[in-house]
Amino acid sequence: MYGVWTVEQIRTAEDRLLAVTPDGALIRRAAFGVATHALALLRERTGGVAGRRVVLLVGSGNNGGDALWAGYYLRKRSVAVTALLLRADRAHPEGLAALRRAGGRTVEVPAEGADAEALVSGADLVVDGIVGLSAHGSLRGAAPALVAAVRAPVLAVDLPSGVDPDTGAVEGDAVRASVTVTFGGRKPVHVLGRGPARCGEVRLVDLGLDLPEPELRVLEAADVGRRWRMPGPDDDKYTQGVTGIAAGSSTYPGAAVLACGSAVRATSGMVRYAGWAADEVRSRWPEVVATGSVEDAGRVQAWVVGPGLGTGQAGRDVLAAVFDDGVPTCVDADGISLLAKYPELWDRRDPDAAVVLTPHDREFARLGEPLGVELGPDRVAAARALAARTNSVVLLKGNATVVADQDGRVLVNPARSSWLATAGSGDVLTGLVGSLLAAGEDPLFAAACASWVHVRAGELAADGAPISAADVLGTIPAAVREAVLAAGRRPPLHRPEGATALCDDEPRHG
Ligand SMILES: NC(=O)C1=CN([C@@H]2O[C@H](COP(=O)(O)OP(=O)(O)OC[C@H]3O[C@@H](n4cnc5c(N)ncnc54)[C@H](OP(=O)(O)O)[C@@H]3O)[C@@H](O)[C@H]2O)[C@@H](O)CC1
Ligand SMILES: [K+]
Repeated sequence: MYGVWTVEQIRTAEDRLLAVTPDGALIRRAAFGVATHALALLRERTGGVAGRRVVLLVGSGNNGGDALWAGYYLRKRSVAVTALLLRADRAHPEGLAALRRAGGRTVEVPAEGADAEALVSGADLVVDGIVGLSAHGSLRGAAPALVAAVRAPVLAVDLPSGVDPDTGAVEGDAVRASVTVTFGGRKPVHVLGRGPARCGEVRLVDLGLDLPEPELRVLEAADVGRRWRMPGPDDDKYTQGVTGIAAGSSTYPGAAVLACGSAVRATSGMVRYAGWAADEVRSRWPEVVATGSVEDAGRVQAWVVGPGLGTGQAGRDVLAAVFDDGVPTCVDADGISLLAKYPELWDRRDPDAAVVLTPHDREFARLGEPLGVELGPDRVAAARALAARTNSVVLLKGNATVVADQDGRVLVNPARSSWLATAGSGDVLTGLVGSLLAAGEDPLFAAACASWVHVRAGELAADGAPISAADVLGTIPAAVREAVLAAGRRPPLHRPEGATALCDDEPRHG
């Protein structure tokens, strides 16, 4: 798990450190980190460093200063460095002097007697020092044309210019980097919105900042693996948590089949289905105990309700019956629309039973509007507000999945690809959340671990080509195994002497 700090948190910590550090020491520490990563990239892409052409795009603040000082260190390694000064009148004076001293070339943009775009397109590596933490809005002036002329890999200093530092939003022209070198701690731009896609690989240079509790946290494989419920020698199919799925209809049986399938694949307990698609579920997943109604389903430790349910009276009655059961519940898709349409359903909820809501943007707006919660560019604030307002965990889907608890904790799962933007993908996610709730997981972590496995299973299934939601079901066990192994745990093999071994991924139902 790693932390993510807001720009304000980072600035406060930097200011405190600046006050007790010799003048210019911090910027040189940051720049030395940039130069180290630039040299590694050059070596990797061109096989060497001496004589390679690096172009620095230099803006008006300390971000440009970092780039200029990095140019100074690169000159020390005989790299041919040209700095394009986008605001020559405001370029960082000490950085500029250092680069010139070391034999670097500086060109004012618009360039006199030099074609700035040709310099950019002829570079082996471009360093983006246009703007950093003080950025607002997209690229301006000469910057968009220069960025469009880039043919080489880009190393972004702190963040790719044109991307909003606190939300990862991209509203116009912005840099697309291969590597982003950041300082002190990761910021929201590195994990939220379109940020991750623009940052490329994020590398952290330690500045020795004294940081407070992070605003956001990101789960990694080992965090998921440490928490994943694995059956012990005394477990049977009931003790591991029974997941109930109330989803699907005669019009949308597929939602039920997918949600059941993901619950079956995610845990080794038991899955019960209640609804109008019992025949379809039984024929695809014989291990699921399928009945026609929630009341007939038998005991479960958590419910999933909503996918493919419809938003009419019949769906309303299903959601009411689920809430009456008083167990942790994941409400998804039509379930969320039903809550928006029939707000009195909230009264049926047992306030002590956790609810996880998993909206996409339109469902969020539908549910949030009457509650006075708007979905603006700050998705973290929006998810937090809805979680607090509904006393629930909110998993807001998007480029980065934001999971907010009513107590203010937020976990983010940055998307690494868009393969999961496929029909039925949400039904798979909801089954995962349900199975983790049934296993007794803390609802915030149930939602976040489910999201991690969902994304990883999607990546494994896609392997560079389009996939269907059903394909993702197939790779859930591999994603779980990866997490469990990353945590240094071995899947259990409790068997008496001489008994036949189970495969690690063989279902343990029955
Ligand atoms: N603090 C520290 O200890 C350390 C800081 N470090 C480094 O400092 C960086 C922050 O530097 P910073 O605060 O000087 O501002 P920076 O981001 O360079 O912006 C400069 C000016 O650009 C302008 N501008 C705004 N939007 C724009 C846009 N879209 N396109 C073009 N221009 C735009 C805006 O001026 P305006 O146009 O509003 O007059 C703004 O004031 C940080 O990211 C890190 O790299 C490291 O060295 C470690 C130690
Ligand atoms: K930058």
